[in-house]
Amino acid sequence: MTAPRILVVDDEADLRELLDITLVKMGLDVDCAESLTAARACLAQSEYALVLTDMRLPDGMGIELVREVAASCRNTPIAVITAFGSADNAVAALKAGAFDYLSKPVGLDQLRLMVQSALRMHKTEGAGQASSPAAAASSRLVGQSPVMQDLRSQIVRLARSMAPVAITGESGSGKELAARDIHAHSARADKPFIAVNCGAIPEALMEAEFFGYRKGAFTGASEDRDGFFQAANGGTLMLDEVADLPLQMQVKLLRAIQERRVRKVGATVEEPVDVRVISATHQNLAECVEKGRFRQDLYYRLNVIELRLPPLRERLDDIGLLSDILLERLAPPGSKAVLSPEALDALKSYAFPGNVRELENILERALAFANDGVIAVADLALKASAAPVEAMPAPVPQPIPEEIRVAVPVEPAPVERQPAPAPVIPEGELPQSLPDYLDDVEREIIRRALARTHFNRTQAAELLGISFRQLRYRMQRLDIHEPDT
Ligand SMILES: Nc1ncnc2c1ncn2[C@@H]1O[C@H](COP(=O)(O)OP(=O)(O)OP(=O)(O)O)[C@@H](O)[C@H]1O
Repeated sequence: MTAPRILVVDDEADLRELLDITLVKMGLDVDCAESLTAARACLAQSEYALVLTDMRLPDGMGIELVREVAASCRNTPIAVITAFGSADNAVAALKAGAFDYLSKPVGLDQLRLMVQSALRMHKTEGAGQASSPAAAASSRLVGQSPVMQDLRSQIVRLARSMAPVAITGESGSGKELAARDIHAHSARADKPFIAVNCGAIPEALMEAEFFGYRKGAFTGASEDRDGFFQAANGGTLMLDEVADLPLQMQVKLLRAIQERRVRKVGATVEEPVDVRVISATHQNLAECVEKGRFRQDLYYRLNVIELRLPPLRERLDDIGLLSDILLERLAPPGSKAVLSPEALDALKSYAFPGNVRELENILERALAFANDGVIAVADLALKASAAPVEAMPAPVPQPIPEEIRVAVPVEPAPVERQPAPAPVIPEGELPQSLPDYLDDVEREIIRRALARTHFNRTQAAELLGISFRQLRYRMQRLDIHEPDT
């Protein structure tokens, strides 16, 4: 078997030599070129498993080569070497189709990790597994509407690079599913996919959770522990609800993404990590930047490729197929459930503020009421107030009502048989434990929102201006369960 061949394009003889020696030691065949012209001549002669090019070359910019290789040698990943601190160049190269980048001074660990990823990708592509129509068809994202078909092809295309992807879309529209698909179609598929809900981690624990910690770093750190970055090494890290990251953590995250190194809390040395970052949010991140809640540099770094998940009301034709597949999944083993034609029509004129997750919830509940496995309109129990699709504006996260912010108890929550005592503290007094007090307040407010929505968690989350997943996490933490009916 012949060794994979790599093309190194650099006009600096020293760096060329260092790269050459390192790659040969990895068992690879290496060709070197010192200019764009020489590189083009090599590319015309041989097929490469990876092209690694410097940005500045005597007869032009490396990014020209990126465009050419991305357009004509689809099976050849190309990575660029950028000058120290030129994050703009790295982002521009990724946007132009580069698979990855390295910044100077080139760290040999990082070089090796990057080359290994490229070789994995080249192998998958060579076997025709990645970009075929069959790959797009194997997506978990159900839907035959043109917008979904386009989304699936986009996912297959962008799975080929290391470029950070920012997924936007309303809550429940399938952002996590899309991120899992990107991972599954990439050369990283056999490595971990780690999804982190940034809004659900207490601020004080964030650094330890993301980067890990050394034994003795703080009280309770009884042994060394890896963080999300180490856990996702070689694979993909999904930063869900990224807009919820506190500013201080945004700085550390930016550094980790740029340097591809992390330092455990309490450690003196950094360790290299090879992680593809996918971020997601239902908020408008550009607006968060304008308001000073999100760092512009991190936004720029995460937003290299944008993927928008359409809300369900923009693809109502998918509802029939989606419902069939969801009902198949939800129906008890051995039984079958279908929608009556009227029920299908009713769903098609519903606005789905909670998107596919809401459709899942509606169908799950409807199944319990359906006669002989046929779901009628009444079984769907669609919100009476739901406006017809045309009249429904995009859902805007609602501000937390004043009564909730100050936590003044009003009526007892009807879902509770024995409502918990409302946490009120007389003027001038203090709680014995602030965390316990705040937990009580939070528990009470969540119960109230759940009571108001008859335990529809999607709607309760909307009422409280948080995402479904944040609500689910808080319910678990505070031990709130659906009461037996
Ligand atoms: N196109 C789809 N096909 C099949 N199932 C889908 C689709 N989109 C979403 N779902 C399902 O809907 C639910 C919500 O999806 P997911 O968690 O990916 O949404 P999200 O946009 O990440 O939500 P959030 O913003 O609240 O975190 C999941 O159970 C998922 O399997």
